[in-house]
Amino acid sequence: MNTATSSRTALSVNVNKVALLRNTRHLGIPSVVRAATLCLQAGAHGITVHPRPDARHIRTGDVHELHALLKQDWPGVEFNIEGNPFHNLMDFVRELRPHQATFVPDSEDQFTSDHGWTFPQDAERLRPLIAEAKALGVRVSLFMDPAPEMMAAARAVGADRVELYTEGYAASRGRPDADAVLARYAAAAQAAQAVGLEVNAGHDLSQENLTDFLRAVPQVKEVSIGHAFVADALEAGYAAATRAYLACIEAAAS
Ligand SMILES: CC(=O)[C@@H](O)[C@H](O)COP(=O)(O)O
Ligand SMILES: NCC(=O)COP(=O)(O)O
Repeated sequence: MNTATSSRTALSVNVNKVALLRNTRHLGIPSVVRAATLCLQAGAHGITVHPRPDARHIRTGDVHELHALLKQDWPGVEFNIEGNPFHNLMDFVRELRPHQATFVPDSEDQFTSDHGWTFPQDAERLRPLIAEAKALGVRVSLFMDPAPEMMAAARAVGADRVELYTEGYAASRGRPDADAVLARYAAAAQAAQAVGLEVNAGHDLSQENLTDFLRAVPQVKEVSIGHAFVADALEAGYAAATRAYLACIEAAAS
């Protein structure tokens, strides 16, 4: 049920913002484990977290509890941990060996992710950490701006996937340059796939923009969606929100 077919984009629900709300009291509600369970019961294909060094939302304990949940109750469902491998991400990679680690070049106190890796500048320091993660059986995805010219270098350092940073796409909607912006994402995906990388996407994706993105950008393996998803879930509930996002993915394929 929760396995995406090879031709369909997988939906990985990011539960950061559930933890953000939970952290405003000491009551343990809303529960990220309960949120993840309800999303998976409704058909989500994976769970994403971004445990930032300041623990403003997802905390170390959440990562461990979600890992245990997936391992025990949802074998085969993908756990994607995002973060900066030069800060705290590799601790989780080494201890938990998630299915996927998404390397993101954020600063320790970054408001939210707002850029991808840069090549050739980041290549040599990334290479050994990518190799280490892969040796542990962890797929490595690099968070990248939609820059077709960078994709060969992302492959050369050993990445399995790239995650296209989609805030630029989301922000361009309704602007005169929207088609050109979207075309750049499609070109970046094609450049990545041409060198053997698989393509993920995320940041500010929503029910309003997801289908158009997937129609234009070929063969996206996975979208990770959190902020808009949780906003929708506050109104509709986790199960209905999950079904709505799965419908957006399905609409792109029809
Ligand atoms: C890499 C990425 O785009 C997401 O992880 C995003 O940064 C969400 O993080 P916040 O929920 O902390 O904004
Ligand atoms: N990788 C992106 C992600 O996990 C969620 O980003 P957002 O939907 O919270 O902007």
